[in-house]
Amino acid sequence: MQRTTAPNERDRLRIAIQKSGRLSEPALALLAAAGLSWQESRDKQFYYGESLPIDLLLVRDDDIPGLIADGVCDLGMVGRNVLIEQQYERESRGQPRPFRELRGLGFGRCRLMFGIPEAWDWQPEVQLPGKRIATSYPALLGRWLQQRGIDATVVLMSGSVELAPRLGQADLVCDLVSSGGTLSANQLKPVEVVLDSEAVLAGPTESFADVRAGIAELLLRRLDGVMKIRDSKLLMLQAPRAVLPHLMQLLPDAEPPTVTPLDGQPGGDVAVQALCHGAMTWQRLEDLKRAGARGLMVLPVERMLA
Ligand SMILES: Nc1ncnc2c1ncn2[C@@H]1O[C@H](COP(=O)(O)OP(=O)(O)OP(=O)(O)O)[C@@H](O)[C@H]1O
Ligand SMILES: O=P(O)(O)OC[C@H]1O[C@H](OP(=O)(O)OP(=O)(O)O)[C@H](O)[C@@H]1O
Ligand SMILES: [Mg+2]
Repeated sequence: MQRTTAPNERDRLRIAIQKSGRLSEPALALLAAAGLSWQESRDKQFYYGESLPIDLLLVRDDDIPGLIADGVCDLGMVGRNVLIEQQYERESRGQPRPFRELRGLGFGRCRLMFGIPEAWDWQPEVQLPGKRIATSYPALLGRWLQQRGIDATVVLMSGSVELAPRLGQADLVCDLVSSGGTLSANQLKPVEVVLDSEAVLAGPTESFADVRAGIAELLLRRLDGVMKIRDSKLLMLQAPRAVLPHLMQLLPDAEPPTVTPLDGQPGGDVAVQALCHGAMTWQRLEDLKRAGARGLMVLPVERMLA
């Protein structure tokens, strides 16, 4: 028998992701690593979840916070820059905050920064009053200016912001920066960070009151596991128990290790197993060997469930 649901209830979870852009491929890869699989619709706008009751809606990234606010989607993967911009914009219109960041996802890293002509010094309180600043993030920039009591003109542009000073439309910019290549190609230099951004998992401020609560919890647990093992390796070695404290000093990014006495060696040799989160280079292994470790092995971690 088919289950009947109230308009705002669903028995499947719906996640909005960017249809085409910088966040599309890494978002799909992360969800696939968490064990999701889909059947794609012909127009590639809706992916029906096969392995779990989780469907994907593929949209423009700017629409994702609004889709969550309207309850059309339950979760979304979007840049923090877009999420906070829309939150500030809603707040300035006196609307309550209908979405929140649940997790940083570790991809799409960039920074919203001021870019100024290469010849300028950076003295914002002195320089910015009366200047024209080109940006696609008027609410984020507006709040930054307001907090410092600076009165400047915000010139709204939806793309190619870095061109504005060359075209005479603005004196400086406030735009996303990653490598800094776009700024320097336009004779601008990055000077101050307004927001550190990455892709985030966003969800509603209120928790789900139906079956979606359990599905979302399972997904979050899996995503946490996937993100935790991204740069993780399992390090195995043997060593005299007495050198263990020194070995652990050489492994500041390791979780507390499992230490097991070696069979037939009551004198104190142990086997050590530790989850490490940094790069496990040859240099680090050689340092550990010099400190008394032997039989060193670095193993990839495939899955993790806390
Ligand atoms: N240079 C960059 N390096 C890394 N991440 C970036 C960079 N520029 C933008 N991003 C992040 O990627 C997100 C998506 O960028 P993209 O350029 O694909 O968006 P868009 O052009 O607005 O796409 P859409 O067509 O969906 O509206 C940005 O909101 C930001 O969080
Ligand atoms: O510091 P960089 O590594 O040069 O990256 C920064 C550029 O990347 C983004 O633009 P994108 O390439 O997405 O084009 P857009 O102007 O159409 O948004 C951003 O808006 C900057 O222009
Ligand atoms: Mg967009």
